[in-house]
Amino acid sequence: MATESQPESETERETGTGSKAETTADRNDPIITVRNLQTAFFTDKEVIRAVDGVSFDIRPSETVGIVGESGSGKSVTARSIMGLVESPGRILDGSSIRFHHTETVREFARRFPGRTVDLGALEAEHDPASLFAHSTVDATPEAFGYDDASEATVADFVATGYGEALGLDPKDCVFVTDGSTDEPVDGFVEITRLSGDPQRAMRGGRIAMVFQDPLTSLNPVYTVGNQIKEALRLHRGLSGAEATREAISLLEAVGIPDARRRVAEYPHQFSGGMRQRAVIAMALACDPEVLICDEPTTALDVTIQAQILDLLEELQDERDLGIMFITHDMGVIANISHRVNVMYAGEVVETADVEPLFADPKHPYTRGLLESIPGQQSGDRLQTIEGNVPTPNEPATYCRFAPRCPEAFADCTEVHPVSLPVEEGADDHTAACLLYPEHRSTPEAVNRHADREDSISEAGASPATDDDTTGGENR
Ligand SMILES: Nc1ncnc2c1ncn2[C@@H]1O[C@H](COP(=O)(O)OP(=O)(O)OP(=O)(O)O)[C@@H](O)[C@H]1O
Ligand code: NI
Repeated sequence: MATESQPESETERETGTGSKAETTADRNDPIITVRNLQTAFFTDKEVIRAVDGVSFDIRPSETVGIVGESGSGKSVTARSIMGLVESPGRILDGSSIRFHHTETVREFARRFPGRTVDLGALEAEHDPASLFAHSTVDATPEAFGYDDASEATVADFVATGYGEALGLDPKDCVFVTDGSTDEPVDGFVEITRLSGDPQRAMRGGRIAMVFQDPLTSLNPVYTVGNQIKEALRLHRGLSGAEATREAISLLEAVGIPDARRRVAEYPHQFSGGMRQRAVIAMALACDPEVLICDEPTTALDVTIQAQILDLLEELQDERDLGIMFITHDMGVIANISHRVNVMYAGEVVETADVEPLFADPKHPYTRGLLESIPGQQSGDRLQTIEGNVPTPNEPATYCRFAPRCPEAFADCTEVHPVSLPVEEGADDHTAACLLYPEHRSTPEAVNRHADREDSISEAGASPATDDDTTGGENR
């Protein structure tokens, strides 16, 4: 889905090259595009497909909410973007997380030329549509989110680990520029393929993360100020009095009163809410483009929670931050998000802007989540969806929500629903449910899902290739 946001489309490439518009990136262009992300844990017992084919965008100044019950894959999605997936987990080939920040692409191309690929040169040499037939390529156009092979780009193959088909050493294909390193415009950094120095520069430097428990980010034996100064030294090269001044001004920016004194205090001298503010200050120390928040307010009481949400909004306005905000709380999602992805058992089952999602939720799972918000339902009793999120330990050949779904019918256990617009023209509102698109009769809709799913599963995501842990290693 969402092929319109592929930045290397013909038209954008044309406007990008040769024009000086290169640094004034359109506000509406995504800074991160996640495509067909698959992150699996290969345990002795089973393969857990914690994230199973997830696609979405994050734009500057936009907050993308990720909501779903416990175990739906929210945190693993965040960790995949941060490069924090640890063994026995790994991101599978065919996945792509692209970082489209022009300055970063330019800098990485300069610092790591051996791992930079010249997209312009490759495009002149290869016809992307024909690459699907290459023996080392285990993908279909549908797995890339396209209807037709002609929509694929050379960059898609490079980014998802099929660089060999283009005669590249697969390990080298990390940063893609569209011309000489002096003026990369439509390039990107492929986050799923980072390791070593460039990974460290990205993590905490360009993309920062705030966790639920501030104490996981704070070291008890150093003062809060020293920890912020360490981040300033690492990522911005500041030291001494200059770093101290900046640390104080960051503490002020996150609303910590008497920052001059508190900069010399230890984490245990801060309250829970103040600690989380300090962690946010630390995350901002490296001046990131994107902030990933994994339930940052869940452990805080409601008043403090509201203050932290306000703070995040304020910081976003000041800094054009792209924010990905994870929570299982629909009330928080309504409060903070511009766009929402609803996750269930490793998949995004519904995505929409926040207003249509709450005004007109389509997926039965989303409706269930909304009915479980206190004060949202007519009766006194709080509805919860009965049962638990299943562990996604086999490829989805059916709807994983069907066993708990009040609207399930026979086909739901036979056909795997793919994300489709909920109605004609509603490209911004999709659901992975056999009841949609709404304007079709149910049998017609079921057929559309089955057709799409057939062509996708011809691609590499079969159990045989996934179980082969020795092949397709990403790092
Ligand atoms: N290190 C790991 N090893 C094996 N399985 C894991 C690992 N980490 C996560 N998983 C599995 O991946 C799935 C998704 O987990 P994840 O932590 O992303 O859920 P979540 O949506 O963040 O839930 P919560 O709301 O509880 O934080 C779960 O089935 C979980 O058991
Ligand atoms: Ni989580």
